[in-house]
Amino acid sequence: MANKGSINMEIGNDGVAVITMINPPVNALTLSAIEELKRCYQEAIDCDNVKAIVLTGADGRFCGGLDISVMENVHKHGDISLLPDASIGLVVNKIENGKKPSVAAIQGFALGGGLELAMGCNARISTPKCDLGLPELKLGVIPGCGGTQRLPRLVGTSKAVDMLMSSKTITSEEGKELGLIDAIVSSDELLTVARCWALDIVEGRQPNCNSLEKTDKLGPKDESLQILKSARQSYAVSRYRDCLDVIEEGIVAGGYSGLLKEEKVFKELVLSNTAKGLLHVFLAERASSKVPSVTDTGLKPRRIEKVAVVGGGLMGSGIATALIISNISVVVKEINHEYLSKALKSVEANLQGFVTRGKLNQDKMKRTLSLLKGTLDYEDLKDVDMVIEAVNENVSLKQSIFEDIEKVCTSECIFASNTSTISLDVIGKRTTSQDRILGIHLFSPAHLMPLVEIVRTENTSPQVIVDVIKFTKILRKVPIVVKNCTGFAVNRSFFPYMQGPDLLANLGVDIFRIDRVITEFGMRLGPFQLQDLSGYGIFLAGVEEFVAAYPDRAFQSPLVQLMVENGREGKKNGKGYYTYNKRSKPEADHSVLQIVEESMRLTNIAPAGKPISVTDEEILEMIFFPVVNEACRVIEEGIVVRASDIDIASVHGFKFPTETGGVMFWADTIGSEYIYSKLKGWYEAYGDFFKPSTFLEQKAAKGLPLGGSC
Ligand SMILES: C[C@H](O)CC(=O)SCCNC(=O)CCNC(=O)[C@H](O)C(C)(C)COP(=O)(O)OP(=O)(O)OC[C@H]1O[C@@H](n2cnc3c(N)ncnc32)[C@H](O)[C@@H]1OP(=O)(O)O
Repeated sequence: MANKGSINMEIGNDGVAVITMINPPVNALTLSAIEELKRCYQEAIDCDNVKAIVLTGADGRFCGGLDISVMENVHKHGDISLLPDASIGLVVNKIENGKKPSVAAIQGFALGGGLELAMGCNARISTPKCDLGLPELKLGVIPGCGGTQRLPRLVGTSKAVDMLMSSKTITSEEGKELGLIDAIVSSDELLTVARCWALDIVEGRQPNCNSLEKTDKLGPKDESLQILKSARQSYAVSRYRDCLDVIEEGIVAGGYSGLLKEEKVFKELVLSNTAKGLLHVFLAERASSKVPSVTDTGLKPRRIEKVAVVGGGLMGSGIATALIISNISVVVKEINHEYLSKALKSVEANLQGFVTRGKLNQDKMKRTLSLLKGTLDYEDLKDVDMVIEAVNENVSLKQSIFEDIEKVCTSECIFASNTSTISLDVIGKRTTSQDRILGIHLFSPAHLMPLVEIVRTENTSPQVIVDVIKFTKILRKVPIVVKNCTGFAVNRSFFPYMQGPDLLANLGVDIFRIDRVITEFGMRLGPFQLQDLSGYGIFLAGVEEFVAAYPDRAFQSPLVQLMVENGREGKKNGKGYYTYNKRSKPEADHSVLQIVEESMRLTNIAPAGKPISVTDEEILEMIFFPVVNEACRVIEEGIVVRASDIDIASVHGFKFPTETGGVMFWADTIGSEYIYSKLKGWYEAYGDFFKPSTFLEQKAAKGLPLGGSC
């Protein structure tokens, strides 16, 4: 056995060289691994004893693609020469045209560059249920090792476009049907079958297929071009269109020409701000479940298999749905038959929604629903591993629920509250189980929104935090671990987003222009349309709560109250800042401007009573810099573990555009000094709402970033 660092090569007596990628946990391709692969291939090609090659990965995984740190390094130095020459140098010159047949032996997953290596081989043998895909667009780039050319030639243009545009994986079983995988065998047989297959290619018993030269799956050129044309109509974002152009180049001018164009576009995209932002989000999502002195202490997560949800309203039924869909048994506790039946029906309706969207079939829905039970009796909670309380924000109600569950549940049971506002210490005050109490703050609709704030108190034990982090992963959600404070990390950081637009409206900035600027930036809805949709009651309750907690920087606007007094309730009654009609899109209702003017008269903050003059860029800054400012306070107070947790919070909790990398990463692309100087100016002109935080001031004084990197 020749040890090549992260690559091993073993030449067997049968004349097959088995080359193994070894780089735990996902066998990612570092620069040195790519160089070693080239060297091993060359050695195998030059060695007379070697007739064929098998390429595989260690520890039950094939390869997770190019090592992310390679792209990070390119971003750091702004230098694309730091990218490897893998597409032509490795896949074409060594694997595909190396004169000795190669067979990929795939286990676990083959993703991105990993699948691209496999597609360069002459055949692919896989174990069952492997994940295969090219998720590069999700990282802001296109495949850079021939994926745009070989995938259409192996599975057909239509399926390849679907896989590339969605970044979704397929299983090896689907791959076998499509022609991407040649055979599926058990993991015990994998290497034996792959070796035999490679020798069969040498002996002419299996075809020596070069995927770049294949044309049968592409079909007639016109059909392929038509598929690309229709796809272009669905994808406005430039990197998706670039990817389609690269596929087209291969169809029109041949696979090799496509490879050259792919390499050029890949290199351009790697350096784009979008790739930087999306890569940051990928890393921040993984960093957020690492909590110093908690997850690094060797504690093993305990399994949470059965959960009670107390309160089956909108949140409770959403939470119950999220749990059963992840195979966790749930018992929903309600106070009477009517509420209980409503709760169970609501879970069923949520599941039906998955069926309608093609994400679940009727059969699986039935099996999923069998994990759900309802009860009116606390006794039925006695064997659960965790209770999630999801009742109204009523302190004494929550306290008495915690008292009741402590009486029936085991001494190991975790007690969680879904509160978004009330201190966990207050909720658990009447129990003696402080170390088992924490917040699990999901966002509505809980079965769809990916973010979970895990709220720890001074007393929550590290074991319980480790258990719940693992639990959120089983739910396929992204956790951030936060400390107690009004609004926690997400709602607190975005509290200024509720207020800033109202403040601007009171300074005379057109509300529809504000909505346009914000949606053009990439938020799904403008702040005024968001108020209409979420309901003025929720908006006013939120403002009241934050004004009470952070009075020094709250801006009190009468605008929403005036809307209510004028008979407007937003989408609820079809009349808000916009008018809502079932058959058409919401339309700006300019008659609302009289109400805005009334609000302006009452607040009287516009200089000389005249609307201020601002550019679109200033509108964006006046709305989001206060968000950055509040997030700085959240970081300074240690509410989050690291600044990049705010990025995750902003992207998944508030739908801040993912391509920006999240609000702090975005802020660092602008610079702390600039943000500080703008806020200071507005603070002097318009008051405390804009007052720069100490954290921001100190970072700006030293010219330091606000810490959006992981
Ligand atoms: C030239 C090419 O076309 C360009 C490319 O190949 S770009 C890369 C394309 N590949 C990808 O996008 C795959 C990204 N990875 C994944 O989707 C998932 O990590 C996975 C499905 C491989 C494994 O998922 P899962 O088991 O849930 O583990 P997950 O927590 O995500 O990752 C485990 C660890 O591997 C790391 N990792 C995953 N993919 C990696 C990669 N491509 N490079 C480096 N590290 C990677 C993660 O950062 C994480 O590190 P940590 O333990 O320090 O937090």
